[in-house]
Amino acid sequence: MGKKSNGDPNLIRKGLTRGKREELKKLVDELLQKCSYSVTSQSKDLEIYSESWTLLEKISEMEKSLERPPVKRSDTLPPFLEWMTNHDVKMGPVELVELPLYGCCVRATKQVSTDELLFSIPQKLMLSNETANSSTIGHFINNDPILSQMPNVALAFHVLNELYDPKSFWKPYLDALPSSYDTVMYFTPDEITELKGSPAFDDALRMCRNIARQYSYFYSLLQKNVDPALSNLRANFTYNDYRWAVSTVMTRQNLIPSQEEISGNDKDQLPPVNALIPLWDFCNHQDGQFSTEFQLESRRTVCQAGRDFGPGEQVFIFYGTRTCAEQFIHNGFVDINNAHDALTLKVGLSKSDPLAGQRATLLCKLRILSDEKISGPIAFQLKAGPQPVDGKLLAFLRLFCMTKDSLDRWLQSDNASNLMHEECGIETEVDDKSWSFLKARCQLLLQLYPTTKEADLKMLEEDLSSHRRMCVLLRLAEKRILLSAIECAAQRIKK
Ligand SMILES: C[S@@+](CC[C@H](N)C(=O)[O-])C[C@H]1O[C@@H](n2cnc3c(N)ncnc32)[C@H](O)[C@@H]1O
Repeated sequence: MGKKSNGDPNLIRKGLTRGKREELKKLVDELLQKCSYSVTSQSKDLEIYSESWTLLEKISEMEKSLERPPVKRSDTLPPFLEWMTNHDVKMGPVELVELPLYGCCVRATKQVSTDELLFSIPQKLMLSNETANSSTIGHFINNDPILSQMPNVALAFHVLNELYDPKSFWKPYLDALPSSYDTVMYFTPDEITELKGSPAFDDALRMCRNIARQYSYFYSLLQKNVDPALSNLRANFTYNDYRWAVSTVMTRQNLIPSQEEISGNDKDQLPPVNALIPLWDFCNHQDGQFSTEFQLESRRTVCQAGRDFGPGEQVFIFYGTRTCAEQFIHNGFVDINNAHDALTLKVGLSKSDPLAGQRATLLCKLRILSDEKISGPIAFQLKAGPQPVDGKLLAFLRLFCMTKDSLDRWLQSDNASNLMHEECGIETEVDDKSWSFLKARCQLLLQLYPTTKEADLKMLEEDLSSHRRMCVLLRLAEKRILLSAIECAAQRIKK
């Protein structure tokens, strides 16, 4: 470790002359510098994103010779199924198929009833942080400050190392994974700017910057490191593969109990570990309820049907209660029927408000703030559906608009939590001011989008790229929440 590469072909990157390697190193160093900038505004964020994109295009061009040849995904499914059968995966009445818009998925071969077993997968087939630690690169993972602190990044590294090993135990599974994803790292600048106005725009730019920074950090680290255990990674590591591995983990990982807990060696509750669970991760998401559990006794992930499925129907599972923006950023899709959708609304107290201290005390009393410091905005959730404002936001709006007398009264009241309920005996004036404030704030947020809801609906009738469609669906969902909050506020003011 730490020594310079001495020209041994096992210690250097494949497919590049010394001159090209130098050129690539310069680009990667420039990328690392650019992406290490701590960002202060959206315009700076966007500028860094655009410059990084240009650098990544040049880097990807230089790394082209290392690209994996394209494969027909349907051809990879039979060997994957055979591997699973050979390793004791139990399949219920389901099959693996490839469908338009959904990629690969699980389909019922006959009528499936709620709670019926879909499949069960033994732990030995899962790639996890624990298999990463016991792999040939375990010491590297444990000694690196990023890999040792970020389990999802460590798992991505483990996946890549196995991908580069033609003899990997997991090869049939890795071969069957998609060759690319719909995470924001795969969006073009034109596609990503469709998010303008949405709070997800900042998240998307930040995600792209973080992944580019991690790539450049690890690229440099691998090229400097002469550890033979890293030779496959050093020779093959590219930006395209890194975004692929990170996206694989982001969109497919689940948590399983740690080995110690499974073995019953440690009586304390241990944190679960991140894992990729072959087959389970071929199920697409639909709203519903969780129907998967890891059974400690059998050491298996057991997945049951969350509802009835007809013969030939795609079998969905429920990934969890994420908003559309979270699905977009972390899962690479937008479910327009998401009953758990919400929009983050950031509001805060003004330091110049002479009553800010008292308002903060009341916020603490209501457990909306944990301490009385007036620092930065507070994030609330505007919910999708007919009731966009929950109790916490309602209480904030009210106490934000209260006069001194009213504040004093609520601060002394034993029933301050009533502020979270519609009927709480508060002055009509305060309520009207609260709803007017919310209405104005939502109208302002709506104006940040360059398009209207109607224009978005029209766009969806066009033949859009899947990424552009995802952006339009997301901003449409957000606008619907804002419009519903404006409508709700207008109704309350009328009352
Ligand atoms: C865990 S994988 C599911 C299997 C995946 N379809 C495949 O081809 O391997 C999650 C990915 O499936 C897709 N997906 C899952 N649920 C979806 C949904 N409701 N609508 C559209 N795409 C979905 C997204 O691409 C997501 O990143």
